[in-house]
Amino acid sequence: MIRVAVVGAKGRMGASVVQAVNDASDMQLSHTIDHGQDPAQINSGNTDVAVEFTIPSASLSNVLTLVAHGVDVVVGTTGWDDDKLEQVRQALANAPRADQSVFIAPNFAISAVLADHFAAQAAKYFESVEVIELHHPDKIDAPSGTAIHTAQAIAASRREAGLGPMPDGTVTDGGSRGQVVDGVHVHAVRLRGLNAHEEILLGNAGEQLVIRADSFDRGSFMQGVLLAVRKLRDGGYPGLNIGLDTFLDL
Ligand SMILES: NC(=O)c1ccc[n+]([C@@H]2O[C@H](COP(=O)([O-])OP(=O)(O)OC[C@H]3O[C@@H](n4cnc5c(N)ncnc54)[C@H](O)[C@@H]3O)[C@@H](O)[C@H]2O)c1
Ligand SMILES: O=C(O)C1=N[C@H](C(=O)O)CCC1
Repeated sequence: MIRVAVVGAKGRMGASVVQAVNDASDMQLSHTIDHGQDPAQINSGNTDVAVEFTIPSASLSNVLTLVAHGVDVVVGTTGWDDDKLEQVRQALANAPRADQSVFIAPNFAISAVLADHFAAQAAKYFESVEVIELHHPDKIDAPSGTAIHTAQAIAASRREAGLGPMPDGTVTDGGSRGQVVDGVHVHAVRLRGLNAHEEILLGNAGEQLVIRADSFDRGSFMQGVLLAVRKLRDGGYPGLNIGLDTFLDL
């Protein structure tokens, strides 16, 4: 049995993970903790893998504590930047176990992972690319971690293909052109009734390609979360790995 702890267990995602772990025949819940409880109670003596879904301002500290206590960590919380990722790499370099793993995914839904992958493939064939992400209005961060990841992948693909900046004659902008991530405009919609959705619009003169991924409920993320838990428990992914595509043959 894989002993799994859930950090952020009272949240929307954490509660879904608790249920998914309880439903999995090869896993047992070791700990569930939330705000105000010490993550240091989770350690290699009682837990194999911790799953962390909290808030961007708390996630790094939780992950560093878990790594220091010898636990592999699957992270779904957003808000990671290069500086935070480097702190995780440093912690792993000094971790109690030599082969310890942290796995971070901005999105565990296969539809979103594939949309991201296809967008990066397509981006070099189009003059213009923009990203629209649409989420429930209780989400605290914008743009979404997924959209930032998608924009970065699009930008890398365009750079590799030697493409320059996209055409844009905008002279006045009161904010309606969205946030520019690595040269790619990202627009965020918050609407009651939505869950997690992303559209990538790619345009050339006279043609358009739209790639869209929809997560209608949080169950869509659970297969990816459990896959990551099993992969980390089996070993073979030491250090920091990012993105569910790590485990897929894309
Ligand atoms: N990777 C993915 O596939 C995916 C999918 C959905 C959401 N997310 C991300 O996961 C995160 C959580 O989303 P949510 O909708 O579950 O949010 P939520 O607000 O419903 O849940 C967050 C939980 O974390 C708890 N928390 C806050 N600080 C904490 C701390 N220091 N220690 C322990 N727990 C703490 C809160 O009390 C709350 O229960 C967000 O960053 C969101 O963007 C990622
Ligand atoms: O509901 C959320 O919050 C989500 N957050 C992630 C993101 O910011 O990309 C993944 C999708 C759902």
